Amino acid sequence: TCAFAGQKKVLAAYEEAVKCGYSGARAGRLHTPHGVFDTPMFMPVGTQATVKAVSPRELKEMGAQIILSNTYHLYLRPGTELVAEAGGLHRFMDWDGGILTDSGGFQVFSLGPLRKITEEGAAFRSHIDGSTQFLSPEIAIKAQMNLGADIIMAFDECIPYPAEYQYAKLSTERTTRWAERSQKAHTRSGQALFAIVQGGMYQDLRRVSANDLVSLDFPGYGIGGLSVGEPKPVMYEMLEQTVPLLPENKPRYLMGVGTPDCLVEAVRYGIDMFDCVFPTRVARNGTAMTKSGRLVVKNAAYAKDFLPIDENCGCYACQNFSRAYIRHLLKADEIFGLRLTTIHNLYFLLDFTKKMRQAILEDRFLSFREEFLAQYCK
Ligand SMILES: O=c1nc[nH]c2cc3[nH]c(NCCN4CCCCC4)nc3cc12
Ligand SMILES: [Zn+2]
Repeated sequence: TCAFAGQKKVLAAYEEAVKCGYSGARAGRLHTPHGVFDTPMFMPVGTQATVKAVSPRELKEMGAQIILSNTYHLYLRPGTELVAEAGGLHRFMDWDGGILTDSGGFQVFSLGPLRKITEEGAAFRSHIDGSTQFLSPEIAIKAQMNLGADIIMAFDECIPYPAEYQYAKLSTERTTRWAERSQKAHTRSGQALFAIVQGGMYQDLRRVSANDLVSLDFPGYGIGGLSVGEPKPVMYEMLEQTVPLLPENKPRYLMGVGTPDCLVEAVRYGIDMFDCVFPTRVARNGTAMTKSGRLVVKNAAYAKDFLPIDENCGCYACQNFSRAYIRHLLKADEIFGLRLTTIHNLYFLLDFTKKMRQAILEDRFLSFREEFLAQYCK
């Protein structure tokens, strides 16, 4: 099962902080069949059963606990039955930590040329071979049971941004019906099914979605329909409306987020889990993440810079290589260059969530957040 032994440190100034919209960061422990994991946590994204450019051994070494994979991609290629025959996703990709699979809702709407959505599900064309495909709650849950992740997601519709109120309302109500169908189709014990809160950017729809899904009693809750192009203050406002309605003793997972400034704000509202392709994606075009912002190590400025990306970073790249060397590799299109920037960016985010956890446990999260935002956004 996926018990969440939450442990909320009551901050000394907690009551005061709540008045100014501070809803309570918390340091928790997430229990899964593949181990007990610390939150807040960042989950590296391994869309096609690999976190691009790094090995499972390197992921373990840098402190990754749970990684993400996508049902949409693995369903289209190589097929989720094939992964089941291989012994499941953990065996297939040789990862013995936690795995969470997204249900495919978001990918259908953001990847495949969408044909149409009905009460039954979503018909679409595969972005791989153009074939006509169909996903429904039942199909998505069966696919995720085949993959065998520790945490799976209900099949939902990620409402595009912006969206008319009426569309957001009808879609959110359908996502709640799909969550119920996902629950009925989920028959694999030991595997946790999380629901996904929708509601577009409408406060009342967010509250209705959260309350309806909480009544259906899931072991954890994703917050979806965000990080879809809306301004950050709007995202934070939706968090403020949604998170307090979710049970304190269950994990909250903000899907598709994100950059360090978003992570520290979301933790402030009580989010526990994050995933984002950002660190691995920008790494592949030579951008490194640091506590002062982004460093485009490919720039000519670093041609003779023999310091590491970040001299206070404990990652394999920063412990052994200079900016000049990594820039040389990237300019020469050497695969090792992408590997080093990816290793650094993943380590940076994993370490950042570890630092937030420590700050929460030591009752100094608010000052940690202030100091970080002052430096990061400068
Ligand atoms: O509503 C969702 N349901 C299921 N999965 C999701 C995944 C999501 N991922 C995002 N945002 C990802 C944004 N990301 C930022 C870095 C560049 C590529 C896009 N929103 C999401 C909402 C959902
Ligand atoms: Zn580093």
